[in-house]
Amino acid sequence: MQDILDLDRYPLDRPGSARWDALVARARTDLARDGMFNLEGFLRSGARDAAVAELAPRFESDSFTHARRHNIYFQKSVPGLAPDHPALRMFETRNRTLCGDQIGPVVTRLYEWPGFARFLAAAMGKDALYTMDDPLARVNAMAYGEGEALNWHFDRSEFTTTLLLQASDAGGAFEYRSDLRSDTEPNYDGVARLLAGQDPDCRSLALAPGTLNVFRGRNTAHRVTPVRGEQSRIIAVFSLYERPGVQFTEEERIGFYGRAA
Ligand SMILES: O=C(O)CCC(=O)C(=O)O
Ligand SMILES: [Fe+2]
Repeated sequence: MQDILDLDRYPLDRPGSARWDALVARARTDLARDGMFNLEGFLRSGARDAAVAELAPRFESDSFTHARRHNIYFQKSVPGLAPDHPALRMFETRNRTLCGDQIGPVVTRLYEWPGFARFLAAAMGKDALYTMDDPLARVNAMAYGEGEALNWHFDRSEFTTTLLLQASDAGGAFEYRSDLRSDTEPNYDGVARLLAGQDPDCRSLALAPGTLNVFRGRNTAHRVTPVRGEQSRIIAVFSLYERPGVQFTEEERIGFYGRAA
């Protein structure tokens, strides 16, 4: 993996070594403080260029355009919440997705490398993490062109792992508010405050290409602001679970990707 990852800086290939332990400890400290950690320069620049070259033409010809109006929950209604509650404010999202069966060898090699899952599990305080068996959902790439965005949402999974492959010229910022809710407290008024642009704890992150970003997406509200300019923002999104063999249902695949197989 040395050819694609900077393992001198981030020794994911040496689990149990003092430097590996120190990296895990740093990730955990950052997660506890910010709800996220970043490894800048994780993917080498040559591998980044190769990954973009693999993906860019397929975004033009084969990608699924995800375009919809939605609320932060991606749900039509929320039990116990009035339809006009400001936490249910509607937003527009539009971007393009490539699925696991359309993604080239650079990104796929990283996803399937056991050292990656092992490090993420240790950082997240899990015994182990496993890649998905779902050929579409396991790893995705998303492109955001001029005017495209991913609006406010919470993720379904506890945490989300992304790798920025290409930054946009302008816009395309990752904005987030960690710990906005918990698994037991939905904090609808806090959600409404954030959506009204009145949450002082909302942060903006300008990711550099090659950065691995891991955040607690289930309870961190987040969005990608509209991209401006010629160059698309391209990001890979990896899905790992605490049990092996996870797959989406056919209905979920159609909802997310417009196809079941
Ligand atoms: O593009 C990003 O940085 C975030 C992606 C994201 O939030 C998601 O895939 O759920
Ligand atoms: Fe997300």
